[in-house]
Amino acid sequence: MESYLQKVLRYKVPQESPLPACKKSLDEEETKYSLKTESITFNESVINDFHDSLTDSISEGTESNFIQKVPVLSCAPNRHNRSDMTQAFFTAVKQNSYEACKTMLEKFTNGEPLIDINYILADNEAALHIAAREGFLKVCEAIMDYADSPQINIRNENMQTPLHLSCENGHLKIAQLLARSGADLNSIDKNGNTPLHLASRAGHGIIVSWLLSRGPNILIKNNIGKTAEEVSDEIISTLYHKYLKRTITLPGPSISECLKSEAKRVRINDLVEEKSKGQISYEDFIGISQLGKGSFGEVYLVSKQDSGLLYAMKVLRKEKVIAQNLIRYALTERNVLSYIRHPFIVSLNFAFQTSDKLFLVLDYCPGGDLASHLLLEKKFTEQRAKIYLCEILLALEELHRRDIIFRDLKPDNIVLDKEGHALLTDFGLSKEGVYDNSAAKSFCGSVAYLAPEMINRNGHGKAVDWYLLGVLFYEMVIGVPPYFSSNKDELINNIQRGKLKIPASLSVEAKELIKDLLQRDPCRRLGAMKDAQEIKQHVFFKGVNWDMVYRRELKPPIPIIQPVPNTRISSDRLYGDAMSNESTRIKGWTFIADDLII
Ligand SMILES: Nc1ncnc2c1ncn2[C@@H]1O[C@H](COP(=O)(O)OP(=O)(O)OP(=O)(O)O)[C@@H](O)[C@H]1O
Repeated sequence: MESYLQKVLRYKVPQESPLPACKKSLDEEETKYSLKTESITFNESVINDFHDSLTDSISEGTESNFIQKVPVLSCAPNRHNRSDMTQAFFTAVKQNSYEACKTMLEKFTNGEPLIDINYILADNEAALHIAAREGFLKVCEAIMDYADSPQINIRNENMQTPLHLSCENGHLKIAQLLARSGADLNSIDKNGNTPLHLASRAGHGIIVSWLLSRGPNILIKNNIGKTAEEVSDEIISTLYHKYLKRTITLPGPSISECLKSEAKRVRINDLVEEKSKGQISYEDFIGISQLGKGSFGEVYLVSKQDSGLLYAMKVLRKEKVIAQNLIRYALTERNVLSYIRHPFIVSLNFAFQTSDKLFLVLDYCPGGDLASHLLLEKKFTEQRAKIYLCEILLALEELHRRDIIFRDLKPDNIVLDKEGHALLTDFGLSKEGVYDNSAAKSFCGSVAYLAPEMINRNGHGKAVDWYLLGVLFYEMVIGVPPYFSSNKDELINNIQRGKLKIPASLSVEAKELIKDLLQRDPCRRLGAMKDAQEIKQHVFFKGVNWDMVYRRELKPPIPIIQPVPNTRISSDRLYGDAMSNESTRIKGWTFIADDLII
């Protein structure tokens, strides 16, 4: 028989949930776009909607004259609409209009993004070049967060990448964002200059120091035979001396070796382009066992044929994803995971597809998910819960910094790596709008993990994640989620207006934190004003060294790792119809992480 706790953890909103119908479903939104097989054709209402959405978005910003400068979009039939959109997008980028950029980047029809993010404008630049050169951080973030497969190392006519331009023009935060997203620190432009050359020559000391801390190849010489240090003035030169003093000097490779390896690297980059066009496939992985099950498919333990390395492979059934109009959410998961590298967020290594399934190959976390640990152990000590809480708080902080709301925080979506550190997994289908889709209710997580504003449909922002962090903390230290009732209606009612019961045995600080995070009014909730910063300063976290947390220096209990079973999952079960079928192909899905291409 199912235990009390199992019930709590597995209590999903059933299809016939009495929650009121949403204002506008995803179905409505997406079917307004009529996509013909080759050319994109819009009807007048789409153009008006698009125009309206721009007006809406700019009304909040400061760019009040933006709309006059956006090219007027003509009506169907018109083969040029996608390029009109792209032109409009370039205008928004030049206007530094984050909202307008985000709005346009979010437009998809049948899995096709409307904006071609890697389009090179007549003056030989992509949008990311412009934003990186001009220092438009939010626009860069919009591109990284919402665009479909932006090429981070895209070249302009001078063979410069966006990182070259941000470094040359002194935009540290953009350079950091690009580096985190996989920008190549050692790429060379037409004149043989690396980003370090350009920052050094322009005298941007802070950028030079930061680049040096990332360990670039400082021996690369440009076309006139100078290293980055040699193009620096005296002040910048002292930064190199400091760096070299701190770095243990090993007998380094000769310069010609460096150049040889640079040439090899450039060839490898070509290979990346080649491979990312689709050379990773189901034939590369062997299924070992099932790790878990989600709403759209299963998660399997797999091994990569050539390296023998283990991964967790998440399988999404296209049929289900397409039927519920969720392609763009699946793409969001793939996109978010493809560029985020964070100690407490599961990394994506590969993505590929067969004709009926989508596959995400993630780092394997062998310690199991927190839901299973809670089932076995009932609850954790405050000290242990605090470690997980600190780590997940940093993961959420990173997502919020990128304007991503996780929304689906629950013990099932937190997995432990072999050292016992907690990582967020499952970015799919928990994005904006999904909860409003009546067809999507069944996968919206356990009812106990719904914030009051989600139930009331008042609209929700980042504060929703802080409420759910409170629910998680409560469950970790008390053993059941707050307001629990085995009756679904009562549970919903309790979340909205029940009295919060906290056992006296908890520390005063823990009780305070729970109350502050479970504040029903999102505006008064801890984190509402200064997001993660505010939570980190709560008395419960007094004495926590957040840099140590980030460096994974806290010591959670080491999980008992089960040996890899000696089993095989048949490829029929894993891959379904492996034949490639262009009609069901989802563009922009295939992915290979940069650090995995050799
Ligand atoms: N990287 C991983 N390593 C080990 N196990 C994992 C990993 N990712 C997921 N799992 C296991 O698979 C289960 C389901 O994963 P996940 O939540 O991503 O699926 P899902 O289809 O998105 O679920 P849902 O949308 O219903 O929440 C997790 O609860 C966990 O047990």
